[in-house]
Amino acid sequence: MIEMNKATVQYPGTEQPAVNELSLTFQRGEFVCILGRSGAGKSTLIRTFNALQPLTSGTIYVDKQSLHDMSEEEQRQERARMGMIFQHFHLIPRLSVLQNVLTGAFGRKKPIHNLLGRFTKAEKDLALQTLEATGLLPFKNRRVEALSGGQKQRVAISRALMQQPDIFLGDEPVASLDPSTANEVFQLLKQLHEENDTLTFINVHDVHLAKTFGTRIIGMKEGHVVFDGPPEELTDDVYQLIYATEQQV
Ligand SMILES: Nc1ncnc2c1ncn2[C@@H]1O[C@H](COP(=O)(O)OP(=O)(O)OP(=O)(O)O)[C@@H](O)[C@H]1O
Repeated sequence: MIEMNKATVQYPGTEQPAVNELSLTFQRGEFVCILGRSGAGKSTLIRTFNALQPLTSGTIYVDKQSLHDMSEEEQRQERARMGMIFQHFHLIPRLSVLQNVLTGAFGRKKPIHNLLGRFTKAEKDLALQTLEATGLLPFKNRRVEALSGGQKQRVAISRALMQQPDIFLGDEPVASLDPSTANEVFQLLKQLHEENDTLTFINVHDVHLAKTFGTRIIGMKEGHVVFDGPPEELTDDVYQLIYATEQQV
């Protein structure tokens, strides 16, 4: 489903690529947890999948198409197939839960309809369905600013589901949540992943969550992949390899 060939990202003014010649393939149904120290390149990697982050060299094909070679409009449409959630939720605090979720339909609509805030009955029905899926239906009219962190992330997940994504990208989605809420959010993500048969990528700092929920773990270090395998192969030695600092190696 995703095929990377020597994909590289080097930010201007930096000495080393943030993502360094990665050649990996990913299939529908995989729940990929990406581990690595801060600055290892996890965020940059998942942003290359929907071309939010341009490549410096190499290629990435999603279903044999290269988003990186498309026009901005084409990229916008393709991006609508990929739901994305973030550490800080990226919601509009003063709007209601339902209004926030409806903005997930924007990628598929004409910009003028977005400006006018017009939504079809089908879009509204879908928004309600996604809220049902994340358990937030009773909160649909509540302003987002009046929700807990875990609830906010569930709004963000509902909004991503509005896109009926084939690919789900989570950029440290539980980093702001307490351990028990983080576990609940992961359970929800895994359940939705299985129901919708998506390809899911989650950047996470918690190795326990990665091992519990991931079907495949990628360990990154300084732009390279130092581990790629099933959770049961993530031994203490591999853990050391991923997290050791230069001085410790
Ligand atoms: N816009 C940018 N300009 C320059 N360098 C950048 C930029 N964004 C990221 N970097 C650098 O690229 C490297 C990888 O960053 P990235 O955010 O992908 O890492 P990460 O593993 O997601 O880290 P974290 O866990 O802290 O989010 C880091 O060295 C970072 O400083």
